[in-house]
Amino acid sequence: MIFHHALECDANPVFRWDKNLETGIDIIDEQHQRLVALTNRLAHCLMVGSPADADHIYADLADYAGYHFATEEAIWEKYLAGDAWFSAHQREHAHFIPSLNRLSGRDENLDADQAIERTFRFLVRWLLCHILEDDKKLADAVLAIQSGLDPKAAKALAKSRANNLLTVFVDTLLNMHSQLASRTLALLRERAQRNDIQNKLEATNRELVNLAITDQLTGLFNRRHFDTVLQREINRARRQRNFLTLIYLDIDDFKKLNDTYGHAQGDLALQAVAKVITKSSRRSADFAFRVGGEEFAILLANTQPADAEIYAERLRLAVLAREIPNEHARAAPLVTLSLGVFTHLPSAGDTQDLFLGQADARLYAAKSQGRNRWISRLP
Ligand SMILES: Nc1nc2c(ncn2[C@@H]2O[C@H](COP(=O)(O)OP(=O)(O)OP(=O)(O)O)[C@@H](O)[C@H]2O)c(=O)[nH]1
Repeated sequence: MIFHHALECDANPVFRWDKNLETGIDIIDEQHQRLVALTNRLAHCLMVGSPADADHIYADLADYAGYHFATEEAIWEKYLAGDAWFSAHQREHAHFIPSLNRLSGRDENLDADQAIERTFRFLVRWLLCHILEDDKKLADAVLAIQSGLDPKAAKALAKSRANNLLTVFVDTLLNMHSQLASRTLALLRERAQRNDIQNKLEATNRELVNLAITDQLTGLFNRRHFDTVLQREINRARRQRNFLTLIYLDIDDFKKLNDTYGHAQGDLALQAVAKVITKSSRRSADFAFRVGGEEFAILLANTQPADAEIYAERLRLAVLAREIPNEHARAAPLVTLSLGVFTHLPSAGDTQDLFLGQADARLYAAKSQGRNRWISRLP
């Protein structure tokens, strides 16, 4: 007879009822199934419930075990009073509740998972061994007496049946194992799906982060990211005692380009310049940013002052070589750049403002000296 217990954990029990556990005495089998259901409920609660809920289930389990032992002992006593099997069984029962109480107490030496494992090892082992080794043997004897055998013959029969106990044990454990194996597979599948979702989430996060630090028109880093990276690179250069170069650059007479060819052409020119800058930055330690309308910033890490000047000149020439028309510009009828190049070995107390101010002053000097040039030293 099956005892129904409508609980969520019954759908996915830790300890699944097995036919081998049936003794053939209905009332005992029902009660055993109730004990297994309570064990599963406890497992579920220990994993996902509150300690107070778990304490309640421990108490229910102890109560129910006491009630069940009394039921069982009344049956055994009726047929086997005074028998050694009966008294040994009573002793077994008497040990259970104190052991369970010890397990329900908190143990400082175990973490939560270890404590749960310890409880389950005990309960599953106890129920399996007790039912398979003892209850079934006593039930066999009782059933044999009920069918007319005298107690001695009934015990002998029960004992001979118990000879195949090892096979029953192995069979029961294999059944339990195959249930667990299929649940493990389901968990592995779930974990793979979770990993997949996790990867997608991480990719989306990365995209969001990129979006937050990217200038949409040119694809370079934006002003917000410039502030972060500048401070970081100053700190790094100071720690590593390296030069850091900040180049501020601005398209010359960009207003005239917009006015002459329209805003859309202006945007294309910004994109073309950004592309040249990207191509010119060959090292991963170089960073390029669009920091304003037609203003860009470039950070070169660990670069000698003379190399920074070579870089600036190459960039100026590369933009010039693109021959983007800007017919009313003052330096040439093309898109040209003015660049302020500041290379410095940062020391303690050197701030972002020092770099920004010095690079800007050099850019301003390049503009006032005629545009289409770079300046790295102020008079
Ligand atoms: N097409 C376009 N134009 C922009 C954008 N952002 C700013 N600008 C324009 O860039 C121009 C910058 O002009 P100014 O600051 O006067 O400088 P300039 O004309 O480049 O002159 P100098 O810097 O002195 O050589 C303005 O006309 C802005 O409207 C943008 O995203 N797209």
